[in-house]
Formats: sequence, C-alpha cells, structure tokens
Amino acid sequence: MHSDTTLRGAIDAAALRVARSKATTLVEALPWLEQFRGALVVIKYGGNAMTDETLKAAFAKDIVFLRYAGLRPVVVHGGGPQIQTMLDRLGLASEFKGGLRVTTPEVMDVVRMVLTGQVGRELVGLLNQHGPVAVGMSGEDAGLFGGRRRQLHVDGESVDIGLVGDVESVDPGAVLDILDAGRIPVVSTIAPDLDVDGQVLNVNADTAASALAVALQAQKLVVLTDVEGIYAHWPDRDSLLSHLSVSGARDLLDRVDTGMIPKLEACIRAVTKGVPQAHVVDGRQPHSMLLEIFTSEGFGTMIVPDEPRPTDTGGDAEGEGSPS
Ligand SMILES: Nc1ncnc2c1ncn2[C@@H]1O[C@H](COP(=O)(O)OP(=O)(O)O)[C@@H](O)[C@H]1O
Ligand SMILES: CC(=O)N[C@@H](CCC(=O)OP(=O)(O)O)C(=O)O
Repeated sequence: MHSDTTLRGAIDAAALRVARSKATTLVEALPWLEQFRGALVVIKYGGNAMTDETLKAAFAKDIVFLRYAGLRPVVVHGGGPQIQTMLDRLGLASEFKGGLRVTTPEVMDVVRMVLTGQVGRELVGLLNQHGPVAVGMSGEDAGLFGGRRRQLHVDGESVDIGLVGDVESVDPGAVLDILDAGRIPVVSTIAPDLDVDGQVLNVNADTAASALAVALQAQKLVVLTDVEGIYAHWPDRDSLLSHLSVSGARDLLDRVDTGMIPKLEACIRAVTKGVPQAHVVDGRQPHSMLLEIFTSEGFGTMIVPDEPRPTDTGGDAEGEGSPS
C-alpha cells in the first residue's frame, strides 16, 4: 500500500486527473447500482449486432460486469445472419414474410443447429472467458418454452410461414435455477410444438425474449440491434425516438418494416404485461448496454407504459404479470 505522498510522487498531474475522472465515472454509477441491485434484466442480443469479434467480446464483458455489479442478466440471442450464412452454404433458399423467416423442415434443422449449436455455444464461450459463469440452454430444455405455429395475416390474407412459432407457455424454472446459482443463462429460441410431439418451431428471438421477460417479471427488456434505436420515419436519421409510449409504439407498427416489426411487437408485449420498460439499443456501439443501464441519459429508444388517464382507477394491472 502506497502512502498518499509516494502515490502523488509517482504519478504526474495529468495521470491524476485521469484517475479522478475514472473515480467520478464509477461514483456516478452508484445510484444506478443501488437501483438495479439484484434486478433481473433480459437482454436480447441480435445476430446483426454480433458480426464483429471486438463487439462480441465487449458484449461479453458488459454482461459479466452486470453480473458482478449485482444484477441478474439473462441473455436471449438471435442469429438471423448466421442462419442465413449456413443456409447459403448448404444451398437452401429461405425468405422473410412480416419480418419472420419462412421455415421449411429443412430450414428448421439448420436454424436449430446454428442457434443452439453454434451461436449459443460461441456466446457461452466468450462469457466464460471471464470465469465459469455462463450456462447455455435452448427453449427445448426443461420445458422452458412451449410453442404454437404462428398464423400470419398480410392484407387480410392468411400466409403460410411454415414452422414458425409463437411462445405459448414459459416455464422459467431452469432459468431461475441458473440465476440462483449465480450464473448467467444464455437462451436460444427454439420451442417444442405443443400440438405436434417431437416437432420444434423457429421462434423469432425478439418474440422469445419478450415472453421470457414477462414470465420472469424482469425489470427491463433490452434489445440490442444494428441501428441506433427506433426511428419515427425510417430511414430519416433525424427522427430517432428516445421515448415511446405503448400507444405510440402501436401507432408506429404500420410504419416499420423488416426486423423492426417483431422487435416493436416484443417491446409492446413486454411492457403491457408488466415489464416496466423495454429498450431498443445500438449493439454496434461498444458498451451501449452499460451506458443504457448506468447513465441518466440512457441510450437508444425506451418504451414505457402509457401514462394512466385521469379516469383510470389504477386497478387494471391485475393479472398482467402472468406468463403468456
Ligand atoms: N422505424 C425503424 N427504426 C429503426 N430500424 C428500422 C425501422 N424500420 C425498419 N428498421 C430496420 O430494422 C433493422 C433491425 O432489425 P434486424 O436487422 O432484424 O436486427 P436484429 O438482427 O438485431 O434482430 C434495422 O437495421 C433497420 O433496417
Ligand atoms: C421466425 C424467425 O424469423 N426466426 C429467426 C430466429 C433468429 C433471430 O430471431 O435472429 P435475429 O435476432 O438475429 O434476427 C430466424 O430464423 O432468423
């Protein structure tokens, strides 16, 4: 241990300023550390935000940081681009409708192999470079998810999108066991079909993250993606929204396309079912998640419940927190 005098003698004034600024940054995080101590946060890590090795390593550091800071992070990962790369390698075609991949039985095999066997494994490996903290699991494990085939309607017409599922039931027991053991669950989003024994369904990762956040009654759902947040008039870069109410988000659904549709739907669903806030954050910015959680400015777009109207009695939240 150095005395104050030796320390000051050893470092010059500039280095001292840097050290003080680091201490200030740490202390500024204190109110947020207090607020979120023990908080369960579901983080959806999108495939488009995980294409760069440095970013993936930064993401792993952030998640482990949250864990050591006393939060309880649960990671739900996507992997759309990684699935696409494998489908291309195998010469299998697939298309998207309403932001969802039309999933034939052959495509389903690839989705399951890539999400659970490749993307999930890689994330677990990156997290475990910081200690034996991460445990990977699929929605098939310990009855985590039960799915039903999604009926898609476009312009009033029913469209067949194959083995695409919606999460109908969540048994979060295994996730809670992993959290209680002080570890970090890393979930890939395959769901057994509740109607057909032995069949599995491809669940969009935003949809699955939202269902899990609701079942766990998470304090936050954070969706990391490849864009700064939600734009009111995409692609007008001046229209980035920092806050959005659920009604505003519903109004916007008609004006977003591609991958933002399931994201917005997922945030709306989470917030209307008892998760206090959902965030869409730029996963291409290193440590964006830490900035979102530990600064007052936040980062990206925050979706919150509508303000109660003066006539509301306040009793209408009953039962909203129940798993879907
Ligand atoms: N209103 C909008 N605001 C932001 N992004 C939008 C909007 N409408 C469509 N998008 C598109 O949604 C994309 C994010 O979805 P996606 O590529 O599926 O991400 P991920 O792989 O993270 O799930 C953005 O890159 C953008 O092209
Ligand atoms: C039904 C459906 O579209 N499933 C997605 C599952 C992966 C995913 O959601 O990945 P991102 O989060 O990276 O988009 C797919 O097959 O691409």
